[in-house]
Amino acid sequence: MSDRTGPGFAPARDATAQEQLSVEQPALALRGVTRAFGASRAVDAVDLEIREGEFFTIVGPSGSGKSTLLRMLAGLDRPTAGDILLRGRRVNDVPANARPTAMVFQSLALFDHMSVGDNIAFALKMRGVARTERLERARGLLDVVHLPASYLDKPVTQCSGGERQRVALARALASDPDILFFDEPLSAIDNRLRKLLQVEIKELHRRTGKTFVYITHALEEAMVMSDRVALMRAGKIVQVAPPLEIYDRPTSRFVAEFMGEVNVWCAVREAGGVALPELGLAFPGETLPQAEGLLVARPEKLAMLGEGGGAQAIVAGTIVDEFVLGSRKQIHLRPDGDASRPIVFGEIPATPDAPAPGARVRLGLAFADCRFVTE
Ligand SMILES: Nc1ncnc2c1ncn2[C@@H]1O[C@H](COP(=O)(O)OP(=O)(O)OP(=O)(O)O)[C@@H](O)[C@H]1O
Repeated sequence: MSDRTGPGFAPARDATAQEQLSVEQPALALRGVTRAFGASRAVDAVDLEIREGEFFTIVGPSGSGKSTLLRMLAGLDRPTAGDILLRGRRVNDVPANARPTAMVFQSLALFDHMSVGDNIAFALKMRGVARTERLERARGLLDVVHLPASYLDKPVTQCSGGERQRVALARALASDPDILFFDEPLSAIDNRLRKLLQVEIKELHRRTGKTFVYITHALEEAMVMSDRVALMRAGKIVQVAPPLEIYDRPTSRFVAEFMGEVNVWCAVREAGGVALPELGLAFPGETLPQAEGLLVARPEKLAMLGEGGGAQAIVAGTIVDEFVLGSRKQIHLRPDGDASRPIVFGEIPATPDAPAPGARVRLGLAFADCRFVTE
């Protein structure tokens, strides 16, 4: 997208001002927010703070309550209990069109009988902005979302999927909202274009300094775009953290498994070490309070050991399967010994002479690269 900030945009706030704002007051705060449908709670007593200017993404399985939560944040639905505060002001009963926010929907919800320009300028028309000024703003926004100025009069029905996506984005930006909500905006778009639009949305976020709240099914999207990710399960938020932290330091098995492929082994933590009875392994030397739980380790943390190479714990076995992921491949290893031992996922370079199914390898693992969780 172009370098200029575009019409109607406040310039991006500098980091210090942004930090001060976020320390003083979150852009959005949820206090015990609940949305019940009959006896079931689609959103269940959620407490959450979204910082001013951050790119905040909500992920979770289908039916976990993401859309319901976003609809309440955007003023399209009301909580049945709890409060939503927008910069400290309670907005439970303030409708969407009276909030300084805008929403980009998965369906895009464009007006098919209108031109691109009229779609973009629609919110301005509703606010009584004169036609000449509206079209001027729309022209500037076309540039911001990388569409040619000649598209102003083009029927929106003649736009491709990606172009329609950009029109929807420009329309959301037209009223210069403080907060933009995105409800899976890229889910219907092919992979290559989706990647490009991800970059453009991220760039737009950086350039405008606005608060973006985004929901997606696509984990990769959450990982590359967000400042923080919240994971929802059955109406509750189970962890909120920056992308790498939620991936590397999950607080539960559910989070670990949702965020990517992972090994999960029963573990016993006691003074003197952590034992993995299923694998017949132990990490000696750790002196921690006793607990039974699980040890989780991402496949890429299990590295192949060369001849004579050592590690804190070693799993030796036979490769039973492989999945090439670019320059690396994930291998599934059947550990030696007891046949009931769980298959272990590791990762090795995908070179032509790399071990393939049937080969024997040794994978090394360090305790610091694992997470001990109790649920
Ligand atoms: N209007 C409604 N009436 C009754 N139940 C509803 C209503 N809207 C949502 N629900 C229920 O609330 C739960 C959460 O739905 P929601 O659409 O928020 O989930 P989601 O995480 O966005 O799912 P998806 O990823 O599939 O879009 C679901 O069990 C859903 O059936």
